[in-house]
Amino acid sequence: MEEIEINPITISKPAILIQNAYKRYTPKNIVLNGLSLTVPDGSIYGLLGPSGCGKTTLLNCIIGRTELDAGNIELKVKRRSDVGYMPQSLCIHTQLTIEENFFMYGYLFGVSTEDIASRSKDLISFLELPNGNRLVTTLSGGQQRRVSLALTFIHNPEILILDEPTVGLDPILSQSIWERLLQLSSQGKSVIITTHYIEEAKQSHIIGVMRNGNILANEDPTKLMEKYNCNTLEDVFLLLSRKQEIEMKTTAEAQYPKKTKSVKPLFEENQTLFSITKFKGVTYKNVKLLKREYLFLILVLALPLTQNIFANLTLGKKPKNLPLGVLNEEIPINNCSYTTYNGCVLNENQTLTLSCLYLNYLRENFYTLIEYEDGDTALRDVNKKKIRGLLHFSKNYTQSLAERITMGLNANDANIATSSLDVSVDLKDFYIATCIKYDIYRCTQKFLQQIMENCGMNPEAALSVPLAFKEPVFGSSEGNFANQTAICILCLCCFFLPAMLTGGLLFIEKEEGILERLIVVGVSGSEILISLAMIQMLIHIVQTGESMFVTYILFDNPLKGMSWPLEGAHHILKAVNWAIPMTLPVEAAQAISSKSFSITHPLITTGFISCIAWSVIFGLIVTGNCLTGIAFDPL
Ligand SMILES: Nc1ncnc2c1ncn2[C@@H]1O[C@H](COP(=O)(O)OP(=O)(O)OP(=O)(O)O)[C@@H](O)[C@H]1O
Repeated sequence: MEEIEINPITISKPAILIQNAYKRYTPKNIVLNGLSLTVPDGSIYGLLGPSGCGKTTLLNCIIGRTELDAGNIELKVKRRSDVGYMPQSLCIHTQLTIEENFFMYGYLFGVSTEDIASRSKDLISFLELPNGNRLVTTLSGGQQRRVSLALTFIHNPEILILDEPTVGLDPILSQSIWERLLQLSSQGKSVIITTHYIEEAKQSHIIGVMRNGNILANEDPTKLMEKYNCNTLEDVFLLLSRKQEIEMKTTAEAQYPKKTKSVKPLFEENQTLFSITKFKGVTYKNVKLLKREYLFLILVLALPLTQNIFANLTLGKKPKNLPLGVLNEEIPINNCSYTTYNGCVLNENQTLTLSCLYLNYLRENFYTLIEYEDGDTALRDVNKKKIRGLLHFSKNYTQSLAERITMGLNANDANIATSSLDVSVDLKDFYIATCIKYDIYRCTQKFLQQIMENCGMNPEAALSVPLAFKEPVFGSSEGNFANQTAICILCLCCFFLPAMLTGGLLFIEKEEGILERLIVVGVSGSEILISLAMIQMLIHIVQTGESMFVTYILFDNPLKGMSWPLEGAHHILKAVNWAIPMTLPVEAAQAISSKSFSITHPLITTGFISCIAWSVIFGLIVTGNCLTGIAFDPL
């Protein structure tokens, strides 16, 4: 095995200096209790301690992932790119290949493509990793940890902070890692490493034994064994631990500083809002992930297409072929002749049957007419939803109606009763019932107008109420509900679909600790957000284009619309509806399309303001949620 020349430790300028560090998560859970340690430049500092004694917390404080409550941390470097950190948990993108992970972290630290490529080769061979094109998810647990370790080397940092890098590795590989660390320290790099394997820690220049929030000993391993007259480091560790328990007279709580303030190392990047280097690294990762998850991308792009097609095919369409029962005492409906109606019903020798004329109008409106011979059976069928309603013509319907028209205001009660068409509709299905009622009303109007016209009377007189609706101010009297809902569906697609991809990606990255590792290497919230927003914007343009194509070209919806009237909402909702994300933007979209209002109109301006405000609020909620609990510098 190659002999590594061990660097004599310089004591002038420490690589890491920690003084009087205090940290607790809860008043009782004191993790660091006045801890001080020094990692000399160009040395390996092995941090030993039982599980849960606070080693990870200490490392987290050194890299600024967690803050001290009191004390002082000084690093000899001022840039995050001079620090390499390997967290205890994996925190790497398992959906990227080994090389893609290297490139991503390399770019984050501003390493050139050529340097990343050559260092990747070296790291893959040194850490005995498989082909760089292998997806990390297909690697064994030990291989994945080695990839995580390799990421700390990719930018050739001055200080390495390694949290249990050799866990789960075979002894030969562990030894080669220690040799690499010794080699690096001989080149002037400094390392602080935690491990549970006490014997391997012997190779460190300095051993720090940590217990109960303090460093019990801080010395060269050989000297440490000599000092305490022990043959192994394990014995030293046990001895010191027992000793400390006896000496602990005062409780840690009583010693804890009364006044605390957040302390963390100062990096230059803490003051940078946006770095193009970091942005490049994050965007590289986002693009690679999106390409890898192409099925998800297809789904994201196909969703607005299918949603709009189905919405246009189903929503707001006028129901057709609704079954209506007919109880016609005047004539069996099968005997009705639907030939052109020419004669005047008021002529004495006419043979017209007005019920047939009326039913003809319903047939033209796509109703399926089912004949009944008794009302009870028909009403039972309405109850069973076999038919949607029942029309009842009396025996002398034609004659009674003719008399009623002739008598006008002098018509008597009996005549009014027999000339009226009795309609019973199932009102449970509100939309269908409304359609039926509307059609019956319109058919009655047309039917009466035709009767009057054929008898040489003014057809307008058929409108019983002296009321006339003129051409609408906006919109058309023939508009259908499908046209009106189209713009709502479009706005929904534009508003909520983008959140799926961005939110999904951020939450996955948070769950896997990747986001935290990114923040630790100095990536700011703004770089993460801007990169995601940029990719999202491209996808969003395609999604909106698809939605508009389906809405306005494929289904030829007029460029106008409205939504369900808010006037019908509950009074509490009515009071706050302006604050609901979709309300003002949809109102503005409708006003632009149907009334041609410009951006200067208050309705449009507020729509835009609401849209932007909600986008920012949603963005902050998602980002805040993802970054909660992660140390990061404010945007
Ligand atoms: N975010 C947190 N919130 C609350 N308590 C925490 C948090 N992180 C760690 N702790 C607690 O702080 C103590 C020290 O944990 P830490 O992970 O630093 O120990 P460790 O020495 O690294 O342990 P191990 O060797 O098992 O990794 C533990 O009691 C742990 O439960």
